[in-house]
Amino acid sequence: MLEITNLVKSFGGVRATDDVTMTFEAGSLTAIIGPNGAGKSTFFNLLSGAFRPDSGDIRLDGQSIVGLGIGEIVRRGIGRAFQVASIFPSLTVEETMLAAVSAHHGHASRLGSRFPLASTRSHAAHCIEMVGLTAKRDTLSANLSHGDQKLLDIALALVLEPKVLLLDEPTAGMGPEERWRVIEKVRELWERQKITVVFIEHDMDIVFKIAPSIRVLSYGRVLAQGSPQEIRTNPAVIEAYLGTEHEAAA
Ligand SMILES: Nc1ncnc2c1ncn2[C@@H]1O[C@H](COP(=O)(O)OP(=O)(O)OP(=O)(O)O)[C@@H](O)[C@H]1O
Repeated sequence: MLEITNLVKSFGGVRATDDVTMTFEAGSLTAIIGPNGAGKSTFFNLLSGAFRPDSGDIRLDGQSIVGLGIGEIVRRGIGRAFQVASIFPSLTVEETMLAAVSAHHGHASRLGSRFPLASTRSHAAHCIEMVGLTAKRDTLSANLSHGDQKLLDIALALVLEPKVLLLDEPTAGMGPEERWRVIEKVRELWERQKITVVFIEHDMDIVFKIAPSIRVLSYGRVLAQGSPQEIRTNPAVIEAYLGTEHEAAA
């Protein structure tokens, strides 16, 4: 459903994305891993339209999205969770979501309304429920834990009903317990909604436990792709990224 072919993006002399070809099947959950500077964020920026590739193609359900604006790419179904929830610290979880859903439905003038449309309320409630924040819907965004703020960011991305959800290090900056709580929610969401989820992650315990499919980038290129077991024991991946620790654990 998302097919990337011979994608190239350079910055000066650096080939941040170097002839990347890969496919994400509909409904798959995939982790992108690789050393710092491997080109993971650049790859996401190309998929979401923030960067335009120098060459190559990105096809969503058979149609090229290269050259389209970010808004149009979102409308076509590629969503990305940004750190946005905390931009409105004085809004509650529910108010944040109502604002987002209203803006999406094109009646932003009702943002200040105390009586949003029933459909707006129910869509907002559904997105809140999908990330497990229903019990915290009256909590101010500023008072949420870091993990819950991340879940709210994800809920905001879900408002647009993406076919593909891109998550750039969803557990970054969290303690171990909170990391697992957030990533378990992501997995639940993936299982229940059957959307295609691609996430960048540095925590290998999380990657090997959660992602049925893993892609490894190194120096902008695809170094390997496969199941956790295949990646864990792949000599090139061990040499470039994992070291021997995970090999021993495997
Ligand atoms: N806007 C930019 N301008 C110039 N160089 C860039 C830009 N964005 C990325 N790069 C370079 O492209 C390469 C890949 O960077 P990128 O941020 O995509 O890697 P990454 O795998 O996401 O790294 P990290 O794990 O540290 O976030 C690096 O050499 C980086 O310096």
